[in-house]
Amino acid sequence: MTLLDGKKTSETIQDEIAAEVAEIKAKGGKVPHLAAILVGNDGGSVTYVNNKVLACERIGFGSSLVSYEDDVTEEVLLNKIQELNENAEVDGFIVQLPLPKHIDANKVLEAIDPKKDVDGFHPTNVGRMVAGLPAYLPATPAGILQLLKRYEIETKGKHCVVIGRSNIVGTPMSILMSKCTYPGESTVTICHRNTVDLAHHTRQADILIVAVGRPGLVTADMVKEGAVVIDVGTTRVPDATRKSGFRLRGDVDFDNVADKCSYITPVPGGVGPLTIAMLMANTLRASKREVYG
Ligand SMILES: Nc1nc2c(c(=O)[nH]1)N[C@@H](CN(C=O)c1ccc(C(=O)N[C@@H](CCC(=O)O)C(=O)O)cc1)CN2
Ligand SMILES: [Mg+2]
Repeated sequence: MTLLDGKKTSETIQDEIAAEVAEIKAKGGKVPHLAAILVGNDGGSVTYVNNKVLACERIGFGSSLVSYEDDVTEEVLLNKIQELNENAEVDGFIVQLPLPKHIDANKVLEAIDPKKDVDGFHPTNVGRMVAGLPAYLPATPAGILQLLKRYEIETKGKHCVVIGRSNIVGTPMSILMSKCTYPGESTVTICHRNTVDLAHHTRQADILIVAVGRPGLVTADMVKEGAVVIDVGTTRVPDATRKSGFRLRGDVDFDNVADKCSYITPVPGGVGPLTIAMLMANTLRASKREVYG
């Protein structure tokens, strides 16, 4: 069994980006700038946004963080998005999800200029991804593709089972794995809350990607011998022995599943860190106008 080291891969990718930024700076080019909008103080969201800002600092990007209380109005958010759309200094920006219930997340995401949509959540980028046109790919699926590629995992003709159909991970992942480019060329099955006999499907997976946020959902009896298992879940569960009061648990029962796998991602240190690296990669592409010219 080989552990897919997302932390190390993320650092490698960020080092590659940092080297390119240093070159851009040496040539007097524009320094890439990422802005992030955070609403409320959900522990996970605050951590992720802070990590995004820290990553910018580490690799030499400019960054700005716009924070709002969780009772901010949709109108205020939409006005800020308009401002960021028009701000030439900002190459790309994101709105951290989830948003509070009183805000229409789809309306907010649709207000972002697709050219600056470095999360790849705008319908224009989703559509372009589906059509195989240049697009910003959502960071988590893009990170999983990088893991498969950098560990040279064969995907052609394999059966890839994706559990979860979120717009952030499951749906784009399933599309990307079926594309006729590497990593891809897989036969894809999508499972979700209404799937009958989940284990019947997962046992047929050569590549199993789990993104539902249900700790320990995938147990050893559900996994085929030699499978590649990618665990996207990072649920905070109470743990009194930790200073933070919680620990992270993946969707896969790692301790029992790992022995059966050819490759598996740990939680933490698997897919999560790649999400940050690929957001940085998208921001660099935005500053170079690589997607839309
Ligand atoms: N606007 C967005 N919102 C959300 C996204 C996104 O890509 N764009 N994805 C997730 C959250 N997320 C980034 O935003 C994210 C999740 C997990 C990690 C990560 O590094 N996890 C670490 C553990 C970190 C910790 O201590 O909590 C790991 O798995 O090792 C980074 C980013 C939902 N919202
Ligand atoms: Mg889902």
